[in-house]
Amino acid sequence: MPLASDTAGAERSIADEPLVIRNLTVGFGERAIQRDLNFSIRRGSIFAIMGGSGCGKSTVLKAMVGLLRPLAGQVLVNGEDYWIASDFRQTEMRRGFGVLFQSGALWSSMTVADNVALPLQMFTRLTPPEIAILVELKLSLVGLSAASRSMPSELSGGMRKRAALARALALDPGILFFDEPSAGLDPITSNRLDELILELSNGLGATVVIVSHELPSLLGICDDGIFLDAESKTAIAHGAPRALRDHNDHPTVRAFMARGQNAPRPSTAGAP
Ligand SMILES: Nc1ncnc2c1ncn2[C@@H]1O[C@H](COP(=O)(O)OP(=O)(O)OP(=O)(O)O)[C@@H](O)[C@H]1O
Repeated sequence: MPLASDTAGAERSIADEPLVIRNLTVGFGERAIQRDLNFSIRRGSIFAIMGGSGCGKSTVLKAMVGLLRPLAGQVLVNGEDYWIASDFRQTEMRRGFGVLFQSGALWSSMTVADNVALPLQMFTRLTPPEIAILVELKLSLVGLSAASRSMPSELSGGMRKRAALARALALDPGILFFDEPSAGLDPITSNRLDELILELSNGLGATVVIVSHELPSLLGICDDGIFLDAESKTAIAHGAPRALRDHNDHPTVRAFMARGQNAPRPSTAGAP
């Protein structure tokens, strides 16, 4: 098996690391936002992209999912360099991604079920009855079977996120990307969404990449990660959020991890 990276001397294969980021610099025009990023994402892990507001987390995520061409460096998807691949190969690689952005935008004029069916209609040759079965399956995975005929405007914020998640899961992606999944949700609904992400990771074996500054989420579900710094415009720490909280001495990391340290994690009782 070819090597995807050589981290701390350990030989890891492409099968172990579906995403490898090498010397990645992202930005807009001449302006670099983050430079020289190097990290690998282990299969099945829940990987956090951390850092203060405006440090470039979403920009890095966009380069990883194929929405923003990097200024330099590589995004290796199962060993293949995404940004030099043909349009056909890029489309194929993106089919392996499930992406849930902050807005979780659903088509407002379509029912929840039709929103989830859309990627299946666009990217597969499945028949309508087959698609209906899969849509039901995806909605039941996120606990939304009862809302399949609802319009997005009839759903709560948490339900809309779950519907968008069902749509992101439609094509059975191997890698799920979340940009601030908890944005706009109350702490209990946010906690429920975290549990759902954990269940998906454990149950489906999906690799998950999360951009977030919600400490309870980061500490509760992520087992690896990277910490980006706005000032030095690069990564200043690597590791699980809990390990960074307990063992990292960089003042910026410490300040980030110390926020709300005494705040209890809410219970999920009464979750929607
Ligand atoms: N389309 C764009 N054109 C130019 N600059 C942009 C664009 N999008 C973002 N930026 C700038 O890039 C920087 C990083 O933004 P980004 O949204 O990636 O940060 P972030 O860490 O995700 O922030 P937050 O946590 O507040 O969402 C910011 O200075 C932002 O103004």
